[in-house]
Amino acid sequence: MHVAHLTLHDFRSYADLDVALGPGATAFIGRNGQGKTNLVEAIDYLSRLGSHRVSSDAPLVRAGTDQAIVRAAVVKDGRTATLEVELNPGRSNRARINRSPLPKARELLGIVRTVVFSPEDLTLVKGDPSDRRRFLDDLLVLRTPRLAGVRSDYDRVLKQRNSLLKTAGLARGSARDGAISTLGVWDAHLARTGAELLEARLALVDQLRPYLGKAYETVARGATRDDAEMDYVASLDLAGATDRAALTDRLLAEVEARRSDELDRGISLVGPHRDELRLTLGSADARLPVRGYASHGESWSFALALRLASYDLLRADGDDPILILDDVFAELDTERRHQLADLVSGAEQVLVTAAVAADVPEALAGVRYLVGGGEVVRDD
Ligand SMILES: Nc1ncnc2c1ncn2[C@@H]1O[C@H](COP(=O)(O)OP(=O)(O)OP(=O)(O)O)[C@@H](O)[C@H]1O
Repeated sequence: MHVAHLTLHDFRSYADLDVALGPGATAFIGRNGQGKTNLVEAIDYLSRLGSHRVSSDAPLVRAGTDQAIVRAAVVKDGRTATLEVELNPGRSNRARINRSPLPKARELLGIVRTVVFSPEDLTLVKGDPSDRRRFLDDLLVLRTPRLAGVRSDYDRVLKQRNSLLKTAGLARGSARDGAISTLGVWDAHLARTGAELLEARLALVDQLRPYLGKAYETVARGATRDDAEMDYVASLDLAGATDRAALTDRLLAEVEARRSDELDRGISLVGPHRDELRLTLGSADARLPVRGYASHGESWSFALALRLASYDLLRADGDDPILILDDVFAELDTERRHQLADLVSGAEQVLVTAAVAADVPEALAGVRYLVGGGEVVRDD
């Protein structure tokens, strides 16, 4: 798949922008703060209806305006569709395909698939467990857009349940009994939506694992494919359960077992919101967590390997995702720059941003645009 044309209106620093793009490699070159990332962020937005840099839409709308528009002509299997999303912070976003409005913007998910490599990726390995959970869930939604609904249902249930736990924990007598009996309904919702998310995450980690080993071997000097490992560590003993029905039962049983703890603390202690994707490095007899132990270079290699593994998995699904390499080459030494460039140069579309042209490896020297002063000009 590739984006053939991108139009922005009041998105980030761009009042109006029109850029023609093509398959192969395209590099956006410009000094810091000129709007290179803003441009690729807009394409990524079409893929996930979110940004890899911020968690809300407000910063994506040009300061002083209240609506942004991202429109792209997307070519997939030789057919072109025009996708458009209208960002309305504080109100519902709207989406259109070939000018026809979609009932919900969320229905746009899954059409454009991107994999973004960026300096922020270091948080995948060094950040909190929530960063790794988000990594898994974003990939899940790219592959199975329906799971966006499951994830937001789960978040909603969690919020309601937490507020009920707080109320029940503070109440006494019949008020407490009443709150606890209502809790039963939310336990069931939590177990049902939680199990669906958990089932999908467990399957994803199993599918991703072989790609991770291979990717780490490629990006880390002297590594073998057994060095990098990932394991899903649930907040409860799953007792070998992997399917939804068994996971629902496990979640319900654990929620009951921890009832008094939850009431004391006023929060939900069991469920996929407490799980961790454990990343480790080393040989079978000496395995260490990446977080807190790995060197800077190893951490970077691991983060790159996670992205490459996602790319390979999406590719194995049968559709070549758009690759976005945002400011990553400046972080890598020459050998790894070339390695990464060689690995991705066969992708249908690779979009690269860099402050200086010399940072872009030869293998990705395709079309070049200069970004500066609010303009994006082709450099022929
Ligand atoms: N909502 C917004 N409204 C107006 N300007 C914005 C908005 N969001 C970001 N900007 C501006 O966009 C610029 C940042 O652009 P961007 O992040 O694309 O830079 P870049 O070219 O990728 O730079 P670097 O090489 O440093 O990563 C900043 O000058 C910032 O002030």
